[in-house]
Amino acid sequence: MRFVDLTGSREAAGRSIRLVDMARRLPLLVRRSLALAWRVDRPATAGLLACQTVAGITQAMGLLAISGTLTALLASGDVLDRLLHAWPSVALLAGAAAARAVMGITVNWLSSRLGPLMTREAEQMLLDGCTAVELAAYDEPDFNRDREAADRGAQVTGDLIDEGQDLIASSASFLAGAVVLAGVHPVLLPLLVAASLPQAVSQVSAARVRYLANLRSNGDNRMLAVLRWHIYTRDAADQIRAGTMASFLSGRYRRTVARINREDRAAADQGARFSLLGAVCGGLGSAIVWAAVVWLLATGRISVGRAGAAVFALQTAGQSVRGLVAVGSRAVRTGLYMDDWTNFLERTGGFRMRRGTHRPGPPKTIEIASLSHRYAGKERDALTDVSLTLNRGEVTALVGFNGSGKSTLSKIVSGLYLPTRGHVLWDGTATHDAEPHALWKQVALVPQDYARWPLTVRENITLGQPSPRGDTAAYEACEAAGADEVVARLAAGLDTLLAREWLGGEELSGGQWQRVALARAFFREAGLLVLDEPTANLDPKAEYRIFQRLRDLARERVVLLVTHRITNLAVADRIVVLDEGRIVQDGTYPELAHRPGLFQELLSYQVTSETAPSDHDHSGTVPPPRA
Ligand SMILES: Nc1ncnc2c1ncn2[C@@H]1O[C@H](COP(=O)(O)OP(=O)(O)OP(=O)(O)O)[C@@H](O)[C@H]1O
Repeated sequence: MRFVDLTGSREAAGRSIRLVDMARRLPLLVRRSLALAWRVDRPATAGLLACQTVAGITQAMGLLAISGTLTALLASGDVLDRLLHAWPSVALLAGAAAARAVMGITVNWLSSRLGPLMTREAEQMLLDGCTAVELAAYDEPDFNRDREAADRGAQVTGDLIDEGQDLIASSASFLAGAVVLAGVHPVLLPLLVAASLPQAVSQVSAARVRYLANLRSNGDNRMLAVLRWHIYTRDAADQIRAGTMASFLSGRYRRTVARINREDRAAADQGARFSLLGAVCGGLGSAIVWAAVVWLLATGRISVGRAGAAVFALQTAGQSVRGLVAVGSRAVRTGLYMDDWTNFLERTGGFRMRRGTHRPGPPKTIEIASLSHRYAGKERDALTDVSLTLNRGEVTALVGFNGSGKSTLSKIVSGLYLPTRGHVLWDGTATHDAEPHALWKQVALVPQDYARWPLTVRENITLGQPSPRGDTAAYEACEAAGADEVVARLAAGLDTLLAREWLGGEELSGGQWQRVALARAFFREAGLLVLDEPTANLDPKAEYRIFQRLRDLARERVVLLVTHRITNLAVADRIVVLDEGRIVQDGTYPELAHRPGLFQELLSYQVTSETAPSDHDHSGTVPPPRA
């Protein structure tokens, strides 16, 4: 099992990294990192830029001062004269060195302040992007893969500020070296650049190989994250033990790690080969440059003093070219990760909720008109040509076998999914024309897998949206859901933290959690109440209490109940039977119970299982096989 990039578009982008791309992309990257830095901390960014400019200038001045000092000292004539000529340059050199040191410290301080802020901001933007997409996005493999890559992009965003600073510093010292070299003799600078080219190419190639290797391991890294989550969190800890799954899971983890290691090793080997080749060519290039200096000196084209300055400038410029290329290739690689992040933020546009502006109130009727729905990548419809009207004051129950489409229909009615065909009309307005958040204000949903938020009981009930009536409303909801008994037993009442992992946190039983989830729905002043298997974990007394309460709640609401328990259906005004995504029956309990069809079949299974004789009694009725 592996997650794969089906489109291969990022692989193609990675393969296209060349030296020219790097040169083209670097200014863009610096601009991009500065823009993000500006967004998170303007004074620090402005300070950083100012310091960097001053540092660049002082670096150039320092180099020029060294060149001046060497020229003066190595010139012919009286030693005292030479020293007198050299001292202004020495003073400039000392001043520039001091200024550079101060600037360097300031730049480090500001970058280390900005880097983490940028990473946090990038993460925040990613989170905001994720909450603004259609729920359907999560069914798209591309979306999930890109989100993962974007997360990595967000993590490295902060690195770009350091890399940007290194780039600016290397460029400044290269410029200073270039000015000195060009002053000594015009042939030296082009020679130096040509000699540095092989190393530049090899560094960029190595960076490309590393990025591609990482890209290929992207799916495996996702798998590791999923496995890690299951292995070390509490959720499945009991099942891992009881199911003796530990060695199976760690075996899978090990195999996945081995695949990543193979990719990494291959990339490291290939990168080393590139670097070796680059170093050999670079060494030859340097020998040619040094030979040129000797030749210029030997043929009297430059003086000893100028040759000394050239030696120093060559050292500096050579180092900065190598630095430029090294940090440049790192920045380009970081930039590619950042591209994943920006592309994802833009790509959420593909899934970003673009619905209407109508703000619905509590619905009187919800009409489902010729609705069909197919999940992304599926070959069959989950729902086909479903038409149904739900009314305020009525409890409508959806029943059917597993996979018949009940939960899908309840999510479409709640506006969580938009149907692929047909409409869901809330008092005449289609869900895709409604402002989604305004619509969801009118939805109270208890899904099959309700969230167990690691928050206080109060926050678990109010979902961070307290009522103007304060805790009274929360206590009323608890009473309606039977959660009052749960809260009464907790040491800190509504303030109790429902997360055992944290100090002072409490753990609830499955049924107690379900009561809290129900209280959550009852607390919400919403016009549509959707309950998907709401009492699966409840004891009979708690279940009875919920269904008693449901009738009162339904007076003011549209209620949609998904259940497998036929006994719960007594509360429903109307029962809709789904089979393989289609409505096959619709009516009241007595009507359906006396009509041959799927409902009778479901009823017979339930009645049989509820009245089934013990294992020792073989006279029991065997449920009728499904036609
Ligand atoms: N997010 C999804 N992506 C793809 N297919 C899905 C998704 N959710 C459900 N399905 C498919 O849609 C069909 C209907 O599923 P649904 O959950 O609506 O059934 P259900 O009647 O609620 O089942 P159950 O009684 O088991 O809860 C199933 O075939 C299921 O595999």
